[in-house]
Amino acid sequence: MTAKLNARGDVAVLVPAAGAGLRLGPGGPKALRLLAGESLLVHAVRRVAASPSVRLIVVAAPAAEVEAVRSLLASVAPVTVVAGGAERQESVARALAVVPPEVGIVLVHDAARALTPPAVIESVAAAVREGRPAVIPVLPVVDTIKEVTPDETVLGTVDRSVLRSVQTPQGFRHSVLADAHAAAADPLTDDAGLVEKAGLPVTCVPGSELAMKITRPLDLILAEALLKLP
Ligand SMILES: Nc1ccn([C@@H]2O[C@H](COP(=O)(O)OP(=O)(O)OP(=O)(O)O)[C@@H](O)[C@H]2O)c(=O)n1
Ligand SMILES: C[C@](O)(CO)[C@H](O)COP(=O)(O)O
Repeated sequence: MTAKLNARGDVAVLVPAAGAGLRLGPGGPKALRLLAGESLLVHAVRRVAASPSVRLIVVAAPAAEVEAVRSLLASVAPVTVVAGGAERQESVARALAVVPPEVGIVLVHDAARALTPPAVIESVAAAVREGRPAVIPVLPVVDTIKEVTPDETVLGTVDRSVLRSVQTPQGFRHSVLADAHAAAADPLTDDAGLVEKAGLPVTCVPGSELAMKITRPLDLILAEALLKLP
């Protein structure tokens, strides 16, 4: 299968959306859960499609929901839908496999970060276009961070000034992401981690509080409130 191409843009965006959403609680696959009457996936894809750099979008859907997701997104944007895998990394790899080689920049963006503004997508893409092999949006860490033992005894306080909280979309030169996935041994929680293992530099750009990952029930309530912001 080859992904659908739009005339504009030079960026492919992969949207892993095949997770169960266990931390959100019962209610079906998280990407299909509703936020203000529309699924998280629709919110996410609409914002991706509004980004001028985007040429094609590939969604990795829960395997049992591929046709349903195609129908759901048909009126939102031209999207290619593939079946996701058991781990996020596998879902990303399956989506990456249908991106044509001539598309030079690939972004990986969680459906769960449904309210990410197009401006963040554009700034990540721009940094890759300027020559960075891998780019991630980040925020400073706001809590004091402790290192602990398995029995929850504190070993010490970590210097948070050198820590960053990492969001998506994460952007890559196509070949960098493809090589990193081809070399992947163990599943990691993000794609930049695979590039780090390959010894390539990963560059941080400012993220956005709107790009929060909807993970737990409170996050859905916060996201509903964020949607009402002027
Ligand atoms: N096998 C998987 C697991 C996750 N994801 C996607 O990766 C993104 C980030 O994952 P997370 O927020 O952790 O989602 P879930 O895995 O669904 O959450 P949980 O761990 O609570 O089950 C989500 O858009 C999710 O749908 C995926 O495509 N395939
Ligand atoms: C990719 C990610 O959203 C960056 O913060 C995050 O690593 C996904 O992790 P999860 O444990 O699968 O939610």
